[in-house]
Amino acid sequence: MPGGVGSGESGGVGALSRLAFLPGWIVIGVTTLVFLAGVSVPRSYQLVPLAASVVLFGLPHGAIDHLAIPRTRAEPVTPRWLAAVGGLYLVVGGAYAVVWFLAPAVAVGSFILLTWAHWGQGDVYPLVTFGTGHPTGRVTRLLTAATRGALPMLVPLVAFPAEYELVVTTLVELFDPGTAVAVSAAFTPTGRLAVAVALAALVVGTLAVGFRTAGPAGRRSWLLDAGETLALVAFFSTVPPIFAVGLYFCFWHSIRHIVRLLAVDPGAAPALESNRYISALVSFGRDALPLTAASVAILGLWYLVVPGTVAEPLSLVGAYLALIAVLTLPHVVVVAAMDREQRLWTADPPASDRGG
Ligand SMILES: CC1=C(/C=C/C(C)=C/C=C/C(C)=C/C=O)C(C)(C)CCC1
Ligand SMILES: [Fe+2]
Repeated sequence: MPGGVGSGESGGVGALSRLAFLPGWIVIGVTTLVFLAGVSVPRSYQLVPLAASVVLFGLPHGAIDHLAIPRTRAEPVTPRWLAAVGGLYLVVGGAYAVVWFLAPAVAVGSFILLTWAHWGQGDVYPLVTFGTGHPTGRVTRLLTAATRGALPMLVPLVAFPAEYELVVTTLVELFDPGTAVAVSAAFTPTGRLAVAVALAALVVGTLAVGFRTAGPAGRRSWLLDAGETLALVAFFSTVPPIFAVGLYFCFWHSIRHIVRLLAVDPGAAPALESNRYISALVSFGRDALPLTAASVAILGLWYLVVPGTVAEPLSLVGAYLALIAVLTLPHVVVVAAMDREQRLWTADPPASDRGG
């Protein structure tokens, strides 16, 4: 079962786990503490992680989608695969790009839902495979995905409504200049309270179901999930959202996905097994370079066609986010295919692969 969930890359699992988890834990932990200590960062600096994501893990994490499925299936990367993934991006991404121009409010709303689904989806495989097997079972995994994706998309709405609304209106106005964007009920105190209560219920419900399915033998791995969940709640409640989402995108979501692919990369996996992290990352960088460069070229064209004025830092980053949205829809299809191939939603890892 090449690359199956919990297929257990023997000695490499420790290196994979370290690389998948440690950067995110450190960045999220340190930043939370710094903001808890009362530090404030001007908005232009808060935009830096999102801007850096053009080259730092963020955009590149999707730039290896053309290799992802064949590698996961332990097949050679053929021109047919390249054409299939290229066609997918063209058709699905192209259709979503049209939505941005025709119905920006719908595009922005669906972007938030898409990110919720994708960032949630993206957290389950690393937890199961680079963690210690938890969450087990389809229902717990689906709940975990729903919770993990909800944290970056909903906690900021409750904690920083003005910043959240600013980003949402900036995105809509970039594609619908001159129209005053209607303020959504979600930003009112009642709306936020409703979101907070629903989110708290989802978090507590997911952790409770996880605790039950983990059983006494799975307590430690449940603790990993619970600890990460609470750390992310703390992070998104204390760190201003533009900054928090940018850091999360680069150092949490993207790194976990990159490590998932390194594990099935015939060039990088042996390097990781002998703890040669730099060599594995260089291998990723080489693979991601051509399509990252192509995406940067597309970003240049995108800036020319976005109807609104793209001038100051927030609108520059906003227009980039809209392109990210367009690229994310086909990317989700690729990751869903990987999930299917690695039987994430249908099978539990064999007990022997669950580690501690
Ligand atoms: C910046 C920002 C937002 C949205 C960010 C989104 C939706 C990012 C999506 C990135 C993706 C999909 C990356 C690919 O994996 C919010 C939460 C609206 C408000 C606060 C600041
Ligand atoms: Fe992703």
